[in-house]
Amino acid sequence: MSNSNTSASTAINRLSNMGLLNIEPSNTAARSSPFKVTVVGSGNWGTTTAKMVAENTALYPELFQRQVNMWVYEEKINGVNLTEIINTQHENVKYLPEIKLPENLVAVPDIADACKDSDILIFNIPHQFLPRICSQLKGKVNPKARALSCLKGLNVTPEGVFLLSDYIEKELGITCGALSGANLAPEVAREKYSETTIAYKLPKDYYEGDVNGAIWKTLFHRPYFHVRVSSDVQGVSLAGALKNVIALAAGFVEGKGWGDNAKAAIMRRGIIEMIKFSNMFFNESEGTTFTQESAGVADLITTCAGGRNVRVGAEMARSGRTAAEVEKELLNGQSAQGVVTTEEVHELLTNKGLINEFPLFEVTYQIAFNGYPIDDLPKFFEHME
Ligand SMILES: NC(=O)C1=CN([C@@H]2O[C@H](COP(=O)(O)OP(=O)(O)OC[C@H]3O[C@@H](n4cnc5c(N)ncnc54)[C@H](O)[C@@H]3O)[C@@H](O)[C@H]2O)C=CC1
Ligand SMILES: O=C(CO)COP(=O)(O)O
Repeated sequence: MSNSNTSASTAINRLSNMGLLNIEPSNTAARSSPFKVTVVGSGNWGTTTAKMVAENTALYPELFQRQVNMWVYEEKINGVNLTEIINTQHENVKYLPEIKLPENLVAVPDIADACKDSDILIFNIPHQFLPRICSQLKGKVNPKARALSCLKGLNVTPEGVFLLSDYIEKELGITCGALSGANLAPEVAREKYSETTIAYKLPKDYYEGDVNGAIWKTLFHRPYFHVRVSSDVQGVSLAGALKNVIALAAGFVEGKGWGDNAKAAIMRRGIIEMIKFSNMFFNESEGTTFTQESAGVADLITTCAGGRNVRVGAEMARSGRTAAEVEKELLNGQSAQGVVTTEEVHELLTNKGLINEFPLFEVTYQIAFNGYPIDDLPKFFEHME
């Protein structure tokens, strides 16, 4: 066993002894070289996760290469490339302003260069861009790389509904888990305490020294960002995607000034529909993920309180403007994923003839896309029951 292998084991054991791992330490002894890590995406959450990961790669040189690449969809800010600004000022002035980024986090504009030879790929972009990104990466990633999707969204096709992590697996031929939790990026970036859930299943070709739950936890866990590891990739992914639809609806009632009882009613109905949807379409998802994990009810609560989706919904209700108009005005290039997911869920439920089974998902779609009056929302529920 080499020295670096010994220290890799030691690092994991140290975390475990400190109570920072809620899973068995294992599997670092056989690794011959540290993992190279790339984050694909540099938005509000993409940059925040890259910051945390870079903080940890600097802490655990036995396990991870110090430099973390962050792929940036290049754009000009006052005539200067965003990548250049990030690499010189160590700040993502557009998507995560006023947050100092670690110097070992390097912005890379070419996606294939950013991912070349990486052992660990962390996907973190608005989900509508995933097909294009995967097509750019096809055949260009390390076939032994392991991936994690931090995206919150679904892949709906005429054939049905699929997880984004499954899409990444299928398109790139690499195993992919999911990270999701009550994680408003502006709070996490300011190192305010929160929890998250990482779901990962060991692949069939798992080998000694491979990425596992302990490695994911070591890569993400910070004193202010506590990771719980799970194997429920379906539940974690679905909870993250569907709560964005509920948050949009919560925004509608907030914008109408109906108060906290109305918002609580939306959230109660919301979690029921989220679980029902998951049971109907993904039979391996676990109910406890929705009730006990950060990815479940905790994320629903935080997003309905202070996320972008609730803000967009509220402003739509106040101004009568469309989601696209409000998003453009409020979010400065960021994405309210609930708008896209609402439409995708409606498309799926229409195809399957199941609209009546999900009154909250459906009324959210009708308000957002068809001008259904928010004032009639209670009536809609009575009519659908
Ligand atoms: N922001 C947050 O608080 C959280 C977000 N998430 C999820 O993380 C995922 C990523 O969200 P954010 O990082 O916040 O992104 P964001 O909402 O800040 O989106 C902006 C990003 O999209 C990129 N972009 C714009 N046009 C593009 C194109 N044509 N192709 C590729 N990229 C393009 C921009 O360069 C920028 O990096 C989403 O699924 C979101 O739901 C999850 C937890 C927290
Ligand atoms: O997913 C999130 C918090 O966990 C962020 O929600 P918003 O996209 O609504 O800001």
